[in-house]
Amino acid sequence: MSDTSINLDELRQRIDQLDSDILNLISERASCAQQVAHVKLAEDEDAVFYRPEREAQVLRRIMALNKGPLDSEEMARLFREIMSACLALEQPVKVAYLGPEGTFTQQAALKHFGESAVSLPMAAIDEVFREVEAGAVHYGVVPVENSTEGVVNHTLDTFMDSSIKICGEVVLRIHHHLLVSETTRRDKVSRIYSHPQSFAQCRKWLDAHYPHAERVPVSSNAEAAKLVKTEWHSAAIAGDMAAKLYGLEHIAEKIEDSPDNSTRFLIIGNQDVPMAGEDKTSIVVAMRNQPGTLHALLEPFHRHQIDLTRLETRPSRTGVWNYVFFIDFKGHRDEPKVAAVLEEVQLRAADLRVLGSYPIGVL
Ligand SMILES: C=C(O[C@@H]1C=C(C(=O)O)C=C[C@H]1O)C(=O)O
Repeated sequence: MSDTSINLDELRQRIDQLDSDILNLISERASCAQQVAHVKLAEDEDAVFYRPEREAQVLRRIMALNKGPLDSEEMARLFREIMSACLALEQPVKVAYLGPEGTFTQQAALKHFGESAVSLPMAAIDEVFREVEAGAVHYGVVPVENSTEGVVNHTLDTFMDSSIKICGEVVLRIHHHLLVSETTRRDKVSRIYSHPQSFAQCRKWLDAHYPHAERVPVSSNAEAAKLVKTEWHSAAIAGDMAAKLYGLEHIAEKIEDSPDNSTRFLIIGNQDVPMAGEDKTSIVVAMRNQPGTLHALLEPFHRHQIDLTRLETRPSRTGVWNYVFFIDFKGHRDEPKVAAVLEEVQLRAADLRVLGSYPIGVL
């Protein structure tokens, strides 16, 4: 008993000493980041302090150096918050996201920029684009594809009418819960609210557990969570943020049908991002409707051994070209082999626009 208490005291003294060291080191790091901001300002009075490629490099380096016992993702998450706080000293990043508050898109925004970012909910995807275009915020966050449900067409379509750039990506594991308020009669749930995508992602579970409950689609999971606050016979399917925001209780957790259900979000902005080392490029290409079109488009990627990560076809909205392809691939537009492919595709296409080269999501 006494042995353990001596050890405990010693260990706590050691922890106190380490905490003081960590505190001093974080403060020193924050001063360095402040100096970086002054250097940037001296070079350009409209300087953007946030640097996506540098942040990706910092996080990747930390993950590579980490020897445990904390796992590398956990360690990167801590450094994510340190960077976010350092940056906020000079200028908190302002981020518009597809709202309302409590959506997975807000969770994605905070995962990417850290909790010191100022996040502003928008009512629709095109409003997020407009806020960024107008310079009212630094960046926007919009969902683009889900591993179960596929592409968010509205986001892709909005790119066709916009000059906005992709500056980053973030992937979020999506866990859905069945939530009720404290006044809900749990045995009398006859109505369930959620976003159509979430219903689709939990369909088998709902068929097995609530085959007779009415499924009411609403504009977001957070909206669903808000509605059940006042209805004693209703439940909502939503994530942790919405549950916390509206003080709801869990009837069942992680009810998504696919265990690795995840959604990819894009960070949009007005900035061309330099190479980080592990990058992706997104392009949109319009092709004429001729035999062999798809082969002509993809052949240069194959020849230069560039890894395609996504290919989506959307109907063209101008009616002039029949196909519009959204293509994501590994590499940065400043790399010679990527530049060569882009040049070749340009010659074969009716129109080509590079939406952006950006660091592959780290966290
Ligand atoms: C300090 C810098 O500015 C910002 C803060 C960073 C940090 O705290 O490490 C990294 C990139 C920028 O978002 C920098 O560009 O190095």
